[in-house]
Amino acid sequence: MLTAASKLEATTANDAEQELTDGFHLIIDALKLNGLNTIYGVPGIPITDFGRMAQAEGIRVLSFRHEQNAGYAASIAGFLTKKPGVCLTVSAPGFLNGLTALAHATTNCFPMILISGSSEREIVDLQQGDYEEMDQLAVAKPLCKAAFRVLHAQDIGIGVARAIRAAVSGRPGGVYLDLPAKLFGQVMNADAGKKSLVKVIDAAPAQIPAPDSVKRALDVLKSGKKPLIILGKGAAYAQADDEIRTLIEKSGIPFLPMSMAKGLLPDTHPQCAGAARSTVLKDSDVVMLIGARLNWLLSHGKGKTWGDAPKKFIQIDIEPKEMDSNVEIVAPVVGDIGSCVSALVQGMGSNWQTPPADWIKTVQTKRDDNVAKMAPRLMNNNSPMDYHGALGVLRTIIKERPDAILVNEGANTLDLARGIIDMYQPRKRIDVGTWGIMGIGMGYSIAAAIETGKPVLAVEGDSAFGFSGMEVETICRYKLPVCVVIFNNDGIYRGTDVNPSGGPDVAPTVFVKSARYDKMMEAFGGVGVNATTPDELKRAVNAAMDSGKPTLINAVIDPAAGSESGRIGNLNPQSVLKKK
Ligand SMILES: CC(C)(COP(=O)(O)OP(=O)(O)OC[C@H]1O[C@@H](n2cnc3c(N)ncnc32)[C@H](O)[C@@H]1OP(=O)(O)O)[C@@H](O)C(=O)NCCC(=O)NCCSC=O
Repeated sequence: MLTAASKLEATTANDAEQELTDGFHLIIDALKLNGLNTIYGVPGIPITDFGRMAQAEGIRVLSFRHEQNAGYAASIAGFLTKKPGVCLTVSAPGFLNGLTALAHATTNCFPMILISGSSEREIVDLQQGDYEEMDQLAVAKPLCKAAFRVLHAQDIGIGVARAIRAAVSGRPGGVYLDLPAKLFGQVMNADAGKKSLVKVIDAAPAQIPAPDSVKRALDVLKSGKKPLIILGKGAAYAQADDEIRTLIEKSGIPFLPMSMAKGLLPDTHPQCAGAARSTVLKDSDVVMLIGARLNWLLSHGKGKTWGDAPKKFIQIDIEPKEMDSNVEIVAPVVGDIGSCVSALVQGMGSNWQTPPADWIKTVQTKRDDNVAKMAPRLMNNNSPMDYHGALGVLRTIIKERPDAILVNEGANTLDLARGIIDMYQPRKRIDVGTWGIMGIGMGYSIAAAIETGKPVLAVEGDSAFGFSGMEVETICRYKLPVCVVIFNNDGIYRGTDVNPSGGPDVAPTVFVKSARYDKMMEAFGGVGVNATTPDELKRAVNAAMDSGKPTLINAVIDPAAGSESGRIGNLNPQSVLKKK
């Protein structure tokens, strides 16, 4: 009979004979096997060692100062690459910090996987007060596209595969992967471990549209006397740039790019109707949406913005449930955008009739008028600067460096930069997206630099920057070619509001006067510049883009410049105050 001691010896001798692996390495191997070679995260219990081991095994592990920024980085990495961006966080509070970004990824249809360490199931389920105890899977579920928990090392391969497929197939989105602390240390035979890994084949299969739906769409498009094509960020995500360009040019139809679709075709393209937005929305009779949703950004497809003339909508989307979400879609085309657009181009044949000349003329005239009206305002050299003077400079810089990535957030800084700065290449403008979220700035900048290797220009309102400002240390630590320009007008919307009560506190929209954000960058070894005129701004941005050194430019904007973010209508509380 074996004693307990001899049993242990036998086990140990047996283990010594076979090669072992553990949860840590199986997760790393599963990610690498599927080409996920970058992790954005914040170290801590229980994932610190995992981060170290992942780095040792050749994964690029980028540590942030706050999980939300790491999450935004992962989300935009997903948008830029069509592979899930991976964010790694600790349990409960770290997980919750990352969750905003996961929900943001889901809302914006970006593929992302949030991997969080979690505490022991047995203790969590009995609510016995474990370290950072939380039922994270339950919390994540309503905020993402799919959520999985892996309890056993032999299931890691399947767990990671399911997460990848869920993130990128169909309409992409955020996926939560819960990894309890105990899993990391689970040991298993290395051979069996290797065999348990799954390389995901064809993670986002093409979804070919039904031929009938393509024909129906073309018939409706043909019937339009004033047709319009709207490109959304889904079209940019699809990386079907050549097909989309062919469709637009062959059709001769004016196109309106939504914010992150700018540059799919250059904003200076003769068919671009970006500068005639109101006219084309109001007066068009047939509208084809490509990877764009009829949400608040398009006034839900109805009301004053869309005028009185009856409209017919054609919609191309990978998600069938998107159809008729706000108004009737007379020609739904369901499939992936690349396949749908190719099918449409094919169906157009060789003798497609371009739209009536008077419609083209109307759009062009409105566009040229708006551009001409704007032009002189962009040339001023005022000090302190106004938005137009400062943005005029940045517009020229992007024209000269069209492959730079533009990150943009703020209120006025966002609304005005979107219109003023023309984009020339696809996926070069990344911004606040569907939620109009503030705080994406530094996370997006870091991921854009890492994923594309291109220089990044982040144009930030002073308020928006505050949400992720500490990440300038991350930018310096990794020596990233990021130039941050802060439009500093001392407050939210502007810096001149007063406390209506006469009390000692400043108004809720007002920040410290004449703050020097540039000093923050200097604190970490980057370049800081205080720019008070458009000429100074131009010199500083060009120097940053030439050198590739982390740079922060405090662009001093007149505190009285800027207006309430009227573009989001009655959501603005001050407009209510004024009405009283
Ligand atoms: C809902 C919107 C898509 C629509 O805004 P609009 O003001 O209706 O349209 P915009 O495209 O911004 O264009 C405004 C006007 O400028 C014109 N326009 C556009 N581009 C140009 C250029 N290059 N030159 C001249 N004029 C231009 C355009 O035709 C419109 O004029 P007309 O055609 O003459 O009308 C946008 O506001 C948006 O994306 N908002 C999101 C804001 C957000 O997320 N905020 C975060 C919250 S801020 C935190 O507080």
